[in-house]
Amino acid sequence: MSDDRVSQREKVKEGRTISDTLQATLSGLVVDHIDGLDHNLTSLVEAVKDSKYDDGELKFQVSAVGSHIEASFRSLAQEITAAVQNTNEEAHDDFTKQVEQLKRNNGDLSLAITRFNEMTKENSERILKNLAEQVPQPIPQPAPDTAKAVAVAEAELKAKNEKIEKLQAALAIMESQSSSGDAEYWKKCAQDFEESLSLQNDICKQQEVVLAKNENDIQVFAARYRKMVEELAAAKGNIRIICRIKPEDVAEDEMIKFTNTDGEHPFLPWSNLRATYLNESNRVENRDFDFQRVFGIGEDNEAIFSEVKDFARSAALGNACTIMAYGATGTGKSHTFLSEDGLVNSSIGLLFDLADEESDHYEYKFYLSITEIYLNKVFDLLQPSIGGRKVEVKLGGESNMKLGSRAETIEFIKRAVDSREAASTRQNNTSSRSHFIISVRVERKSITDTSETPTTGIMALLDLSGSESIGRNLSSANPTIEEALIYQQGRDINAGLLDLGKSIRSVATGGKFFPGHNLTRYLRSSLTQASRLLVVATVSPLLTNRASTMGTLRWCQDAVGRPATNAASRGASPRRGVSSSRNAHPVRNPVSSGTPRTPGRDTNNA
Ligand SMILES: Nc1ncnc2c1ncn2[C@@H]1O[C@H](COP(=O)(O)OP(=O)(O)OP(=O)(O)O)[C@@H](O)[C@H]1O
Repeated sequence: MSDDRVSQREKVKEGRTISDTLQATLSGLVVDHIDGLDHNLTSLVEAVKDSKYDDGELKFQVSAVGSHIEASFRSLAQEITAAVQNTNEEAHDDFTKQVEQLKRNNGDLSLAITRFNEMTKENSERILKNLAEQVPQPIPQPAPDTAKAVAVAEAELKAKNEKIEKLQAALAIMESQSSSGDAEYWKKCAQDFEESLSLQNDICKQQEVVLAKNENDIQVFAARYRKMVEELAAAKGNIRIICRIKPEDVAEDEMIKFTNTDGEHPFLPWSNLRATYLNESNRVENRDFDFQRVFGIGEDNEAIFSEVKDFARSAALGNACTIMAYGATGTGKSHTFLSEDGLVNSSIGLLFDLADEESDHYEYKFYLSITEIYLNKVFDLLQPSIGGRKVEVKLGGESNMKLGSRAETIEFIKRAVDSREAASTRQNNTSSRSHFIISVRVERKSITDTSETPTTGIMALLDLSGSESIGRNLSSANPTIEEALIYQQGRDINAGLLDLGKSIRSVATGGKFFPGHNLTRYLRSSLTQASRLLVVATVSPLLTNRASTMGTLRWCQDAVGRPATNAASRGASPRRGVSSSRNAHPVRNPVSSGTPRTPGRDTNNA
């Protein structure tokens, strides 16, 4: 092969190599170039978006950039084409120079675009500034509501003016009237009004005088009332005795017949009492008694309390008052005294009522003591029992409990009664054999008139035990312990009651007291000639109880110095259940609650 051919081949070979290298270089250049252009374009578009250019100027700038890019591409394409066609070294060098030039152009383009961006930014700021300078300053405008407000104010002013005008017109009318008859009329009205005012003032003053007088009258009436209570009590006597006959539902011939002393059916209220009965020898006996009042069937505790009321009042006014129930076991002492509506509750209620009624003028204080006298020993029932045993005290050593209310007082009494009953059970029914005493001390002080002397009254309520036949209790020479106890109790009771009966009778006539037994010693201070005593004799109409009934009635009559009289001679005994032709006035027994018997079955009152 010739040298030319070899060099030719070498050149072709080299040309190929150059071509390959060039191609790779070119494609890299193109890609870079395009990327750079693309980037520049994007920046341009962003800059345009944000700019505040005038449309025309913007279009011009964009199209300049676009033209530049287009030209750049075009020249690139030409150079590439030439580079590809030219395989020799010179071409290659030339091409490389072209590429280098292209790179510089590209750099220039970037600079141009950057500069463009800066320029556009500056422009936009400048334009904005110019614009801002050109914007005219706002001219102060009146507030939109001002006109309206002015209109409203004007309307109000107008209305006020109109009102003033009307008032002025009215004033003018009034002024014109004041000189006419109307003014006289109004003047008269004012005078009338003043007159009626002064009249009313006068009336008020008069009423004040009347009121003061009424208050004075009230005081006078209260004093008079107290005096009347005293007089009533005095009229009835300081010592009074009433009798309560227990209703029994048995045949009349099994009963003592109670009538008035004429032997007639008594009309309520009745006082003279005739007891007609068959004695143990089966003979008719009549006994006449003189009571203040006799209570038979149909007469309840309330009726009895009506007889006792003035005692409680009298105690509230500073007197010593004693109310005692005397009677055999089962005749109704507890029923009369300690029932819900009994004398104790009612009397205490009356005291508290009085304190309430007089609370504007008086201060009341109440003190309670509850005592039991059994076998001449004194027990304080307000003290709780110790070891099941009631507390024994010396006479005068009993508790004196200040009372707060009626309910509290009644509760204390209930507890004391229960303790009494408990002892009765243990001691073989000794309840009717002990004396049970409830005593209320009443202190009364005026809170309106300090010159009035305070008073202290006592209201003592006694449930006495009934006397028993001692001989009947002790049946043999060798009595059992129980019999001996009953005997001892009987003796003690009789001794106490004997002293008490004698003391009452003696004191009533100004005589001495018989303070042998604790019962009478206890009562010594409250049983004076000036003090009040009411004895309630409770009796059973059962014929089988005639001994105790007659004993009770006799004791009561003796105590007040009016012994029972044998009203009629003892007559022949009619056979029980057999009618008597001598039965002149057949009467029904007033204390029997049973069916009326035939006249012929009535006991003959000989
Ligand atoms: N006037 C009366 N009306 C209705 N029932 C009565 C009357 N009197 C007593 N009683 C009744 O007779 C019974 C015995 O009466 P009460 O307990 O009051 O007698 P007492 O005299 O207190 O007896 P003791 O001395 O044993 O305590 C009771 O059931 C009571 O309710």
